[in-house]
Amino acid sequence: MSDTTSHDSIDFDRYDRIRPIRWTGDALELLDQRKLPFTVEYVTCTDSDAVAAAIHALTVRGAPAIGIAAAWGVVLAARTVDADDGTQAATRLAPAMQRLNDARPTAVNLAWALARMRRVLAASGADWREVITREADAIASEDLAANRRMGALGAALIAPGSGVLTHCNTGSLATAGFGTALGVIRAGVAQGRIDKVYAGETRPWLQGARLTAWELQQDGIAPTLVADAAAAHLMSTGAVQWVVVGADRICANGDTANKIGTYQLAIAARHHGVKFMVAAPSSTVDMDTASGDLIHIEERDPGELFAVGGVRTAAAEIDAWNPVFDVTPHALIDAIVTERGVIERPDGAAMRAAFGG
Ligand SMILES: CSC[C@H]1O[C@H](OP(=O)(O)O)[C@H](O)[C@@H]1O
Repeated sequence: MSDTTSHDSIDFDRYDRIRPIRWTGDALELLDQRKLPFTVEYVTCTDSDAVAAAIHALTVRGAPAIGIAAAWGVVLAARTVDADDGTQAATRLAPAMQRLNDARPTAVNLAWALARMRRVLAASGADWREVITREADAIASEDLAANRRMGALGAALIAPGSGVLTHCNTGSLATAGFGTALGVIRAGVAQGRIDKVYAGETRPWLQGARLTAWELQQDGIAPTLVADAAAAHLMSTGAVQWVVVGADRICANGDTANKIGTYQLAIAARHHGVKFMVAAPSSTVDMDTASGDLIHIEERDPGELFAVGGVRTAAAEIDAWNPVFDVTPHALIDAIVTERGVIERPDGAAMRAAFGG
């Protein structure tokens, strides 16, 4: 795993104004991503079940972001239990933590964050409330640092003058800030490596058209929006040198779950000689899941396919199938970038060398 990075010429503060998750000390404020880009509005959660509902409803979304939100959900749940130490608290918090865990199945970051909160609870005494509050804050601050490092590592792979296509939203809205794949793109633009950014609309929830387009506009990086169906044709024109995407779960052999439509981008990219990069923090790596066929792919309400913005766009009285993730086999991935470094041509051996197991 290589680790050549250059943080120079990246003005992180310029690119880092959006915060989808705000802890007030008493409540968790979540930027309501169902309403972006036309309405910027925060939802206030004062208990853990409200956080679980917000994760399920995609009020807050994005693998790292839902882990961070769930960690603060545990802090809110702690308000409802009395316990002499962390072990007793963990037992009494278990039902609320299970409901947080069950909010969405595919992104490993949710379970990872809750497991981290359980670990510190088990090791804490009478100060367990302060301990879990510090841990939730650490999960968020470590994610921001990881994204900034990943941005530099990933951008270093991209030759100056490149065009890049991204999918879904993997920016500040999906993380503690700066983003994963969008962090690579922000860094690549800042360093003059990326001349053109294309964003796939990402049906049916339109994370690309609604969130990535809006988010990059805040940075003065206006992407060119493309229909999901136009991606392969775009690659055939030679306008794109890299496809850069995020991840929801990276398996022990490098197989990667990400937003539905990622797999076909990888197939088209390989056919057209376009490089394919996955950028994700190590909290997205799941060495306990051997391969992509074992990942639970979330299926959401088919109604998400029938309408856009509340306006029906599909014929009446038809069925729909709405899986919202798919799995890209590691053989189609040219590089996996985490904050620990770059894994080129990922496979089981490379993943074990980087992450153990
Ligand atoms: C850095 S976010 C990773 C991942 O999460 C998104 O899914 P969703 O919008 O359903 O939460 C998408 O798959 C991103 O690539």
